[in-house]
Amino acid sequence: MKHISKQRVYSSLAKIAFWSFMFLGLIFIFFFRSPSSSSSATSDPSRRSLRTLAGPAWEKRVRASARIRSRNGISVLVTGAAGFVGTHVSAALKRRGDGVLGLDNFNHYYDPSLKLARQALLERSGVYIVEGDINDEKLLRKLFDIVAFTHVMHLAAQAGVRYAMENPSSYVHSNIAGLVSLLEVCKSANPQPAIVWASSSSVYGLNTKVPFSEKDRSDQPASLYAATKKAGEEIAHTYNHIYGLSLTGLRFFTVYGPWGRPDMAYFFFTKDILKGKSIPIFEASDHGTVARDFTYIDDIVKGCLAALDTAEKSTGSGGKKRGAAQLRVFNLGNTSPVPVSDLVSILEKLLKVKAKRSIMKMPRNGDVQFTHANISYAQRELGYKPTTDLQTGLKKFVRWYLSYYGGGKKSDQ
Ligand SMILES: O=C(O)[C@H]1O[C@H](OP(=O)(O)OP(=O)(O)OC[C@H]2O[C@@H](n3ccc(=O)[nH]c3=O)[C@H](O)[C@@H]2O)[C@H](O)[C@@H](O)[C@@H]1O
Repeated sequence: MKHISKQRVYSSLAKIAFWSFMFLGLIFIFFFRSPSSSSSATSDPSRRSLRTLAGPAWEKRVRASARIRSRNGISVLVTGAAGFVGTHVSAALKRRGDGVLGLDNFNHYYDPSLKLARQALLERSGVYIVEGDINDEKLLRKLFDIVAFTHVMHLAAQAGVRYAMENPSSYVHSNIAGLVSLLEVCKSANPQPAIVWASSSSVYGLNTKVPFSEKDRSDQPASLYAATKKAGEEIAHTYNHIYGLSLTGLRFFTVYGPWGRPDMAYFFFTKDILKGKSIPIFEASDHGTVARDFTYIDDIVKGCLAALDTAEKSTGSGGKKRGAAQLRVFNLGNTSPVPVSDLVSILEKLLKVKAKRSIMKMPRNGDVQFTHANISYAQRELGYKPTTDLQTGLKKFVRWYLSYYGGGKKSDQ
């Protein structure tokens, strides 16, 4: 009896051990084979690089896209080229005859079909976008091996102020780790490129003195997004100081326009007004106005190109610094803040639809009450002079929106 029950115990134990192994094995396979499990907004760089590092035909394509076609032209690696600002800047550079190669990870932070449509647009003008992540140093080094880029326009980032509470690690991944990875490759490139990159008006955080000047403090960010952009500015300082990289940060002020970002208020307000859905309009405590220095994309593009054209050469090579290099930070805003409720009134007129307004207290999730740029430094150094007011810019946006989505029907993502 005793013998039999012992045997039974052994066989049950063996069964339990067997099934535990099977179970653990399945978990192991699931985690190691599934694509990026950390977040939907980040992509797996190694997986993409294997697909893109594809031999002589691919290298030829990279070279052709980056080839300079005008006298005194520059060759630019544009990161985030399938993004809103990236697409416009890439197209503008290509139009003047500069060499442009795009890089984008096509993440799913917002509808990737819009990114694919922007990619198709660039493709038609001769700009190739490599699908890859800025954290993939191997891929970046390969691109620098193929092309001696004179400049990098670094626009790849995790954008959006409020999403940082939902997915904080995507901000660290793209805006901090990604920036460091890119600068590591730039620092050891020979020659080193000059780098112009997107910072943000959000670095002014809780400041109350307006308009915001580059000389003002920027050490009280209201969101993790703002904190990662501020960290980027400090990281830029370090790479400039140690390795002689020429670095220019551009603090963009709420950029809007055709081919814009669906996560931004002007964009989803348009979509929801057309659908008859109510739109949340934030107000500050004591019914205080919330306002933004909305800046039209064409003005931003001019600022970006001027920053590239005035960027001095980096002074190091192969990871060594030979002398002091340029380090700049500019506000690129419109200098005329508009209350969010006025933005809605303009949209109502352009769309010929009355909005269902739902006024609500600004949630404490990263927003600031107002932004307002002092642009005198950019005016002096870059000749930057915005010329598009919100009414004019939104008219162009709405025209694009209606033609792209066909009256809002296609926007059901
Ligand atoms: O200037 C910048 O640096 C930043 O501009 C925008 O951030 P934000 O100004 O917050 O742009 P939106 O999210 O489009 O919001 C615009 C305005 O609408 C308001 N809003 C937003 C959402 C909403 O549901 N209701 C509402 O009233 C916001 O408070 C804000 O005043 C971008 O999303 C950031 O990526 C960028 O870095």
